Amino acid sequence: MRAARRALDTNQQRVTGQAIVNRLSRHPALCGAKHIGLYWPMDGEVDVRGLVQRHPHKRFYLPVLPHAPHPQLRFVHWRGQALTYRNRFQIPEPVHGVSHPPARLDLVLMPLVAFDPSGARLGMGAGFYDRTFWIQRLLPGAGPRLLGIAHQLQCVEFLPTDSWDIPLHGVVTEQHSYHCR
Ligand SMILES: Nc1nc2c(c(=O)[nH]1)N(C=O)[C@@H](CNc1ccc(C(=O)N[C@@H](CCC(=O)O)C(=O)O)cc1)CN2
Ligand SMILES: Nc1ncnc2c1ncn2[C@@H]1O[C@H](COP(=O)(O)OP(=O)(O)OP(=O)(O)O)[C@@H](O)[C@H]1O
Repeated sequence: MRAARRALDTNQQRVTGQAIVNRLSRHPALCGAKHIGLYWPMDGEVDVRGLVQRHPHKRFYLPVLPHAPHPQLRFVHWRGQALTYRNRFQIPEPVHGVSHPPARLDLVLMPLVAFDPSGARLGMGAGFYDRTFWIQRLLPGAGPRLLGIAHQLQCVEFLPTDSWDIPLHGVVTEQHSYHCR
């Protein structure tokens, strides 16, 4: 899946990113949200950073990697500006900026490697998002709505899950909006 999404050319990437930004802009989960977790795309992930210019009255946050002993991602306010600092995976992070408690975000747009229509998510394998939103396993209604963002080619029929995997509420691709729970 990672090779397949990396193989998409710049134009396909741009068209998909714009289609998903348009789809999201009409999505009830985004319309009702003020504080939104975003991500800086890498490795062929869909680029939905255009949302920041499109929705100037909403607040967007980027994930910042935790340092031991903290297990959770931090979400730091980002206004769409260029960033110079890169983390150990070479992903840009806003170093100055206010963080927002993850549980109090309204919506988190989550990168993923593969998903299935029931809302199972395969990530990069570090468990960052699962550890950050683990409370949803105990209290399924708690915390932000979690929406996966993906190319349609990342959809598989069935993904096996582990006990710690947090299911997605939905997934948005350039072709569909999946409602999962
Ligand atoms: N854009 C984006 N940001 C994100 C994530 C993500 O999946 N996408 N994450 C989601 O959790 C967190 C970062 N997690 C990551 C986990 C592994 C690798 C990675 O590149 N792993 C390499 C091995 C690198 C190494 O060991 O040094 C690999 O698998 O090839 C990158 C990000 C937070 N930010
Ligand atoms: N709530 C948790 N508490 C402690 N460890 C956890 C928790 N959730 C996940 N982990 C650990 O994280 C590891 C990676 O999880 P997994 O393979 O599901 O990551 P992923 O969802 O693909 O990655 P990511 O969210 O970083 O993209 C697991 O081996 C598990 O031990």
